[in-house]
Amino acid sequence: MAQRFVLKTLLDFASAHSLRGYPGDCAKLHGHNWKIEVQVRGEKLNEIGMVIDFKEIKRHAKEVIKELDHSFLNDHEHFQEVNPTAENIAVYLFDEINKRISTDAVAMHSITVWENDRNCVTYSND
Ligand SMILES: Nc1nc2c(c(=O)[nH]1)N=C([C@H](O)[C@H](O)COP(=O)(O)OP(=O)(O)OP(=O)(O)O)CN2
Ligand SMILES: [Zn+2]
Repeated sequence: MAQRFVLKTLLDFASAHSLRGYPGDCAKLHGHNWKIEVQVRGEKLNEIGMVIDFKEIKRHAKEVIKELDHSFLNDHEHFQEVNPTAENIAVYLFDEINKRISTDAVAMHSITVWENDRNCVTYSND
């Protein structure tokens, strides 16, 4: 059986959003301290025994997250049409980090977006 490694690193950012069409308070402007779990997979280890350096995963993820940090998500180009729900934020982060990180040896596995301590969504596209 082939080996498979799944690496996970945690990041966070703060931003505001309002959910278009939401039948309740979440349609109003409000903010979250989002917690993000980035999971990357690979099947081979490099010469020093890593799939990929956690620092490298973080570097790519931070590049994507810095555009969202301390912003109003509804103003972001991607969220003009797409509602900035936790689900859609997860898809956006997955795709953008995957563009930067994927190689023959490494690919995104999943993204988990925590809105608060109680609610999270995990996205993968297997
Ligand atoms: N499936 C989703 N459901 C909800 C989303 C979402 O992105 N995907 N988002 C929201 C709002 O953004 C809202 O901010 C949620 O926060 P909160 O009201 O604090 O949520 P809780 O359910 O934990 O709080 P209660 O006090 O239990 O209402 C809503 N839903
Ligand atoms: Zn919210």
